[in-house]
Amino acid sequence: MTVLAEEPQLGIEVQDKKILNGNNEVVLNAGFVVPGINSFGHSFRDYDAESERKKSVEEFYRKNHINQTVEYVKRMREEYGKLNRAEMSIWECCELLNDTVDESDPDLDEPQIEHLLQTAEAIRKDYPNEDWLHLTGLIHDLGKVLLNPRFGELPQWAVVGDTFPVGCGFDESIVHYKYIKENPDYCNPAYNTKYGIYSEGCGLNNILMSWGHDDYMYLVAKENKTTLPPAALFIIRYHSFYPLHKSGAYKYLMNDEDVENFKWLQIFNNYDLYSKSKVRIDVEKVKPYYQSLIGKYFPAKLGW
Ligand SMILES: O[C@H]1[C@H](O)[C@@H](O)[C@H](O)[C@@H](O)[C@H]1O
Ligand SMILES: [Fe+2]
Ligand SMILES: [Fe+2]
Repeated sequence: MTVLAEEPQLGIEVQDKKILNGNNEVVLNAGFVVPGINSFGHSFRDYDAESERKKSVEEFYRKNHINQTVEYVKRMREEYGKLNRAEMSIWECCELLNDTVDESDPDLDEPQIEHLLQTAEAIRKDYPNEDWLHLTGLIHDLGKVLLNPRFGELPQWAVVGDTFPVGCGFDESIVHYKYIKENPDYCNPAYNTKYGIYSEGCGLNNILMSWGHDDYMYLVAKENKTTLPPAALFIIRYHSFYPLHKSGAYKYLMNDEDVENFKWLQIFNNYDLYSKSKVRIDVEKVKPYYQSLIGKYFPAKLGW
């Protein structure tokens, strides 16, 4: 039997309002049942579990951590912020991700379009009235299109995986932290103190994050003048920032607006992570609904 907690509530405490059902699974406020294991039989985000993906995921993070420097992030934001590589609709981009597989992910080896729909549909079930959140689920990983040959075929380490701030000290909660020590910024006194080039409460908007699909998709959505609410843009931009939303690191960089948006990010993350499974969604069946949301919140064609 599933026992539900009372009213869905927004707030940092949302994550804590969990309850066990008869199968010893965790049920979140909104009714979402958190599976105990991923489709490989391990707990989610277990980077040390012996599995076929363990070695390649670790190698992915080694490359990621060595290369994500302040200088690199500035260059990529500048270059990719031009959005002059393609003109296409949101749905066309979803289809481009059809055969993209994310090498950083220990929980999923399905094509990305499956993950987008699984996330969106799981949210839709529990938050039927928040259509903006459904669409956020659908588009949050579209930045992975950077892996596509049309976008210069960036290496996986420059596109996927968790993100973290650059320009200030690296937090030990970063996955495979040991490789961060090989990052040139690690020894740079301008960047390796608690605040580095930032200040307390300066707001995440003023922080440079390691470059990848989050920041890129944020730039795409913002520059193409989406009418999605600020919380949606915040989710897209920081959904891979696990050191913050899982470990509570770097909170001192947040301002009041970030704290508000963070509540939605925490809700979102449960669906992003725990909806990963082998259950396929019938794309053609749900397509008309998502097309209508895309039409509501985005122009027909976007610059990418
Ligand atoms: O491996 C995953 C994947 O790349 C996700 O898209 C990203 O958002 C996560 O943070 C990361 O750990
Ligand atoms: Fe992602
Ligand atoms: Fe995702």
